[in-house]
Amino acid sequence: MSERRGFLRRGADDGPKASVRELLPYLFPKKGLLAGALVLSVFGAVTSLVQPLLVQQIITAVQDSEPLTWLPWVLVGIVLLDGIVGGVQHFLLQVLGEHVVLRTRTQLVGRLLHLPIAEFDQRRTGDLVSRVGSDTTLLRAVLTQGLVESVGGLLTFVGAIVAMLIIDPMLFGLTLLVVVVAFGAVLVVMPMLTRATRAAQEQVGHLTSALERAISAVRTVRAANATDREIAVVGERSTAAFGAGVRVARISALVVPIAGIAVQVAFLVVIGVGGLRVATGELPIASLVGFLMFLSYMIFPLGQMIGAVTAVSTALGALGRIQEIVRIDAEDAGDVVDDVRTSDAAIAFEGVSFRYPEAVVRSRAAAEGADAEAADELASPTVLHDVTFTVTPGSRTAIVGPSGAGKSTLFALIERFYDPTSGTIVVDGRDARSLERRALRAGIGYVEQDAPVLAGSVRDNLLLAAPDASDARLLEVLERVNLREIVDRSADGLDAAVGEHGVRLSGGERQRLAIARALLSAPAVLLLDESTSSLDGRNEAQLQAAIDAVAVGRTLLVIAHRLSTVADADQIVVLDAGRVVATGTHAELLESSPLYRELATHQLLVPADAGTQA
Ligand SMILES: Nc1ncnc2c1ncn2[C@@H]1O[C@H](COP(=O)(O)OP(=O)(O)OP(=O)(O)O)[C@@H](O)[C@H]1O
Repeated sequence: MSERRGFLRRGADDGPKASVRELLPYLFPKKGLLAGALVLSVFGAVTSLVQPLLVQQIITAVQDSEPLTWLPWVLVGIVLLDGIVGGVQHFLLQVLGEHVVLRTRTQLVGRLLHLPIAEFDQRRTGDLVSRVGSDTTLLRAVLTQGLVESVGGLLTFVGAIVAMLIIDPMLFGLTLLVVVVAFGAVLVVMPMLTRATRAAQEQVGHLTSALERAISAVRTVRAANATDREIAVVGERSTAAFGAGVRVARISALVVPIAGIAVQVAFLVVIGVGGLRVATGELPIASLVGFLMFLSYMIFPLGQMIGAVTAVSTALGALGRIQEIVRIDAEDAGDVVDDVRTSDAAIAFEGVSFRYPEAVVRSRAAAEGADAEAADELASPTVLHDVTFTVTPGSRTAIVGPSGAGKSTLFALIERFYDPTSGTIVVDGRDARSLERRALRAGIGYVEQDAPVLAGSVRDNLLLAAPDASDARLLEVLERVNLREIVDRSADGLDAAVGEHGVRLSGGERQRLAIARALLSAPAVLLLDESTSSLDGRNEAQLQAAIDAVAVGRTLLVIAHRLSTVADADQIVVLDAGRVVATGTHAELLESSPLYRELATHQLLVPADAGTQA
């Protein structure tokens, strides 16, 4: 928890950081593949180092007019073998890289979907998506861009150095000087690259968030004639991402000339000084050729190592963003403290007060434009005050109240998306906090007001809560909520697509499909957040029939917006500004509660004339 707060408090430049030690466990998902790639890398190093030795022998043999025999053929064979080994190694590394991405994505998604609901309240979907989609791919580059080759490369590097030292220590000393200066300069640039990459990935996150916002609300955006403005917003994010990408390019571009100049200078020095020594007879020509070959074998792995360091720096930026999510504690499973029924209530609120977690409120305020300091100062208001009511098993309870009264928050607490700040929620006679969250949720069906339908087919939506249900059972529940027509009207039947958030269905159909889903899992308690969208008479009757079907033999809690729902309720709880101000039946409350009377009149909970009479 403290770690998480640390992340939330970070300043603009103080982004999530990862260390190389944290990176290593991510790189070794398949030890066999890695070992294979390493062996091939070492093998490649040996075949490389043998080549200059053979060339030297061939030159010496030609100089001495000796027969070449099998030497050239061995050289050709080794060059071919080198190529084949390189190809296989490349393949293994690519596959290994894909494994790294797969495992990181699996781990990240596994944690992401288990995060406490409060975390989703304060994060942007697009940014989370980009961490899974884009940041993970940067880890792959560590393996595919040189790290493993560097191991064999190191061998070649050391072998080449030893050979060069033996051939001509003075020439080697000069070469080393050039290389050390260049490599040192590259190392200085690396931390800058890590920072720039992290900033670039954050910009990609902002871009994805902006795009996700525009796409998910495309109808509203289109209807408000705001398409061009949204394009401009996404365009701004794209430009920012471009700018951040260019900064990365600028820094990594420093590496290329430094390395390039170093190579050229090293070769020029060796050719110049070495040529002089050949001319004066101090160095045989075969040794100079051998030295030059070894120099290239020393420089090539150096390039690989610089590539590896660059890739690691880039990956550390991305890993910081991945770990920011992985380090957040997942929603705990909930402790099974006792299994003792303490009452007969199906659901009971006993003196429940609740404030949303402060960080959530702060980030909402920040998203709405308040500056960070002002947002910080905002204390989280108490949303529910000492709420007490009891729902007996098998009864129907309607919850009514003005907008913002805290009705949906009650449901969120029953589902344990959040826990009360004080007081107790009783589910099936037990303190909800003593129940395992999975078990608690298995006993409760929840039909949300908004987006109760997921993208996919009718079947996907129904199977969400009951994955083993047969087609016959699916059709039966659809029949019970009067939804057979949505499968009958499509040639795809149960596989008919419902569109993103169920856009191919009407508002009433969406709610009924969600009710059908709840019916399938046969929960003892059903929480139904009624759609506020006005329904025509036929749809209203169909929804009521669906609610009646679902109410049989179970406890029903409905956030009610309709006369039929409140009139049939055994109990109505009237909520105002987070407090229960009245409970009773429709008839009782029309008599006793002025707020209920007002709501009944304005929210069409009663026919207009009855409201006027009341
Ligand atoms: N995730 C959240 N984080 C912080 N505050 C929230 C969150 N959800 C709701 N609130 C606040 O809690 C209060 C009650 O909201 P809630 O959604 O429970 O009201 P409601 O009675 O269901 O309203 P409506 O009928 O308009 O849906 C509101 O002031 C709202 O701003």
